[in-house]
Formats: sequence, structure tokens, C-alpha cells
Amino acid sequence: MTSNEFVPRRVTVVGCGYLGAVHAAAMAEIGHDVVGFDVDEAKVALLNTGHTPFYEPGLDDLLERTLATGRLRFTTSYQEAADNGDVIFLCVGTPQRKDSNAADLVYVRSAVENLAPLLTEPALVLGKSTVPVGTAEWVRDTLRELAPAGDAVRLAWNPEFLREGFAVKDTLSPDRLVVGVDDPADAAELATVYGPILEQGMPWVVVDLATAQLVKNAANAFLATKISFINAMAELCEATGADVVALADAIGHDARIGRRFLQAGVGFGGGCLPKDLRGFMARAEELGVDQALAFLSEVDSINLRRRKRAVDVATELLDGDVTGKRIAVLGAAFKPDSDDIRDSPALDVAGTLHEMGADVRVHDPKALDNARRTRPGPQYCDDVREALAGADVVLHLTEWREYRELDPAEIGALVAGKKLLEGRNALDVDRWVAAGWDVKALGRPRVGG
Ligand SMILES: NC(=O)c1ccc[n+]([C@@H]2O[C@H](COP(=O)([O-])OP(=O)(O)OC[C@H]3O[C@@H](n4cnc5c(N)ncnc54)[C@H](O)[C@@H]3O)[C@@H](O)[C@H]2O)c1
Ligand SMILES: O=c1ccn([C@@H]2O[C@H](COP(=O)(O)OP(=O)(O)O[C@H]3O[C@H](CO)[C@@H](O)[C@H](O)[C@H]3O)[C@@H](O)[C@H]2O)c(=O)[nH]1
Repeated sequence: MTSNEFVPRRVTVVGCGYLGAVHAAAMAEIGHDVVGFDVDEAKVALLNTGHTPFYEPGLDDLLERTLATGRLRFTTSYQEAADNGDVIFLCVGTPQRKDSNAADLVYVRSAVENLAPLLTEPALVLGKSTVPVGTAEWVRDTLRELAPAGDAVRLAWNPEFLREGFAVKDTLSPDRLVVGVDDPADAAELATVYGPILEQGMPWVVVDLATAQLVKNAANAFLATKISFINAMAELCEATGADVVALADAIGHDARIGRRFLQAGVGFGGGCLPKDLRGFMARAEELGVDQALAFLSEVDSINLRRRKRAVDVATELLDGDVTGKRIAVLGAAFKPDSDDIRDSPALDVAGTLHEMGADVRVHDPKALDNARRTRPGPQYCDDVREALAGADVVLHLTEWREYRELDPAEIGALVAGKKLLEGRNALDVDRWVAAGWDVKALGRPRVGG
């Protein structure tokens, strides 16, 4: 732990997407004077009027509250971003490159190269984006070279571990804060920035720059590995008639293993785990240690096989031919409580079945606009009952609470065939079976019917 004495600062958050918008509002909430900066004019206009450009539980309220204090505003001006930046958080995107597995650092480079020449005063710049190890060192050197304030612009790396759907809570009460520094004085300064958060007593982990970047890569690689491990077990279960949910429960009782992140199903997606896994492998290859992470390529393959398995099971439930069949897909977002459809398994499966000639009707409580824009083809239904009406098979692919609350007996009267693919192992299968449904859950024996 460290001194938690809080010092309100002028803070700039560069990049106001899923991470940055929440971080900006959270920094204002704890008392800083915050400018959120983004190159996307539409996003900035929305945020300035208190509207969130994406769905994240609790963010509307937080944004409204912090805008009302006058401590938060959003801008598209690099100059305003630099002028308010005693402390500058870098939160721009680092997606997968289109031509390789590596992370695309174009946004990091552009943000740093445009901002640096405007930094005439001392500043503490904090990288929060997930980057290949070595990026922080480039950011540090570029800032020193291009900033008029020179060495007075310092760089620390402060990776972010928030989960979408829990972003507000995870930002205001993280389970740990990690900071990579060249100089311990920078960590001490950052501790005063995070004062009210650190007061809650979570671990404050100070490491070097390289370790901080690797901590983030390692955390996501581990989480992805844990999910693919249980999904590999699901393959074994399906080959033997065993039950992956019972297996996960049984091994999860061992505290060394733990039950969390052992939810077998259609696999992981989103804007983080898949691309971070691949970016990590690409960086290892550049560093000449690709063998160290060779197993992650299996983690990725196992994960992608889950989507194919879901398509195959849907086909089996439709007696081998999906052409012209009505398929209701419950869920488009990559996880519940989010409208994020980046690399969403649900949308991938829905899109594939549509391309195979099925009549696919997708429902999601929040992600339909994003889905319509990104994956045209399937029919998107605002009302879950519209998606279900006349369906020959129902695919549960994103475990929104409202799907758990559906009454299988009532739904049974709407559909043409009472067949369910449970792709998330989150529904009470016994209830569905009791209502006469034929249920195939991924990694579990087919029951009912
Ligand atoms: N989404 C998460 O849950 C999460 C959690 C932890 C870490 N991360 C990491 O945080 C980073 C951001 O992820 P995200 O999900 O918020 O992405 P995002 O695409 O939602 O947001 C990125 C934002 O950066 C903006 N941007 C791009 N170039 C810019 C520039 N030069 N100046 C200012 N803004 C610019 C974009 O317009 C966009 O609004 C990534 O590295 C990601 O891996 C994300
Ligand atoms: O047991 C599980 C747990 C998760 N998932 C799936 O894995 C994906 C990712 O889930 P989760 O990790 O909860 O969501 P993210 O919001 O993508 O968060 C991850 O990625 C962020 C960005 O790097 C990190 O900050 C978080 O710590 C890390 O959990 C989703 O598709 C989930 O459905 C499973 O299939 N089984």
C-alpha cells in the first residue's frame, strides 16, 4: 500500500470508447477535472449531452452525475486535451490488424504523435490500452522526443482489467491496480490520482514497464486458456456421454482451480480476449519466443471450434438440413449486459446459419443496432417473441437474464419445434425438459424430447 492522499488533478482521457468513456466519468466521479478526448465527433457530441454511445450498466447515471458537477467534458480538440493534461490516460483502441494476428498500433501512434508536440508543461502520461510489450517504451521515447516539455513528460503503464457489463464497478472498485514505471516517484504520483479508489484497500502493484504490459497480456491469455480448457473438456464429454457442467462443478471445488471462468459453451468473443491472445502470440514470435506461447494457438482453435460445434448441433437438431428452416437465436452480444458485438460467437453462429440457407431470426436486448450494421443477413427482431414465433429450433447463445426468465411452456406454444440448443449452459434445462423440449446443451448429453 501507499499514501492515499488524494490530489484533484486536471486529467485527460484520450479515446472514449468502452474503456475511456467509463474511465473519464470515473475520474470525474472521484473528484478530478476531466476532459475526455476522442477523434470521433459523433461520440463526443453524444457524451457531452449525457448520452452513452454504447450500453454499459450504470454508465448513464454516472455520466449524468459527473457532467452535472462541471468536472467532466468531452472534446475533439487535441489542444484542449493537451491543455488539461496534468495526467493523461491513453485509452485508444488496439484492434487486431487486418493482415496479421498482431495488434494494430495505428491509433496509439497517432494519439501520441499528435499530442506530444502540444505538451509544453510537465505531465504524467498513463497507458491503459492493451499493447504488445515494448509499446510503452516507444511511447515514452516518442513523448520525450516530441514534447516541448521533454523529460518533464513522464510515462507509466497502467493496464486496465475491467469487464464489460461491470465496467463502472470494476473501474471504481478494481480488484487490483497495476502500474509499470521507470521511476518510483511516478507510481507515488499516480497513487494520489487514484487516492479515493486505493482507500478501499485493493492491492497496489508497482512493477517495471515491461512487466506491466505483460501482466495484462498474461491475464487475458490465462482467462482465455481457462475457458478453452473447459471447452476442450466439453469435447471429451460429448465423445463419452459425460456432462461438462457436473465436471466443472467438481473440479471447481478445488480452490486451486476455482469454478469461475469454467463456463463451457459457445466460447469467448469480444473486443479483448480473442485479439489479445493473437496479439500476444504475434509479439512472442517477434521476440523469438514463439514456442513459449505455442499453446495459445490451440486455445484459439478450441475456441473457434465451439462456434462450428454450435452450427453442427443446430443442424443435427434440424435433422441434418438447415435450408429454409426457421432458427431463433437468443443473443447477439458477445456477453450479456453489453451491446458489444465485436467477435461475438452468437452473431458468428447466426451469420453462418443464415449463409447456409436458414431463416435466422435474432433477438438481443441491447445489441441489435450494432448487429444490423455489422452482420446484415439474419432478420433482427426487437421482440423476443417475434424471433421465437414459428421457430423450428431455438439457439440460446448469449446468457441474458431475460432469457433465463422465459417460461419454456409459454414459449413452447409459440414455436414450431420444441428444440433447444443451450449454448451457454445458463438455462435451467430441467424446466425446459419438463415443458416437453428436446434440449442439447453444449458439452452435455441431449435430453428430453
Ligand atoms: N473494452 C474493454 O472492456 C477493455 C478492457 C480493458 C482494456 N481494454 C483495452 O482498452 C483499449 C480500448 O478499448 P475499447 O474497448 O475502449 O475500444 P473502443 O474501440 O471502444 O474505443 C477506442 C476509442 O479510441 C478512439 N480513438 C482512436 N484514435 C484516437 C486518437 N488518435 N485520439 C483520440 N481517440 C482516438 C476511437 O474513436 C474510439 O472511440 C484497447 O487497447 C483494449 O484492448 C478494453
Ligand atoms: O467461463 C466463461 C467466462 C467467459 N466466457 C466468455 O468469454 C468472453 C469474455 O468474457 P469476459 O472476460 O467476462 O468479458 P470482457 O469484458 O471481454 O473482459 C475480458 O477482457 C477485458 C479486456 O481486456 C479484460 O479487462 C477483462 O479482465 C477480461 O475478463 C465472453 O464471450 C464470455 O461469454 C465463457 O465462454 N466462459
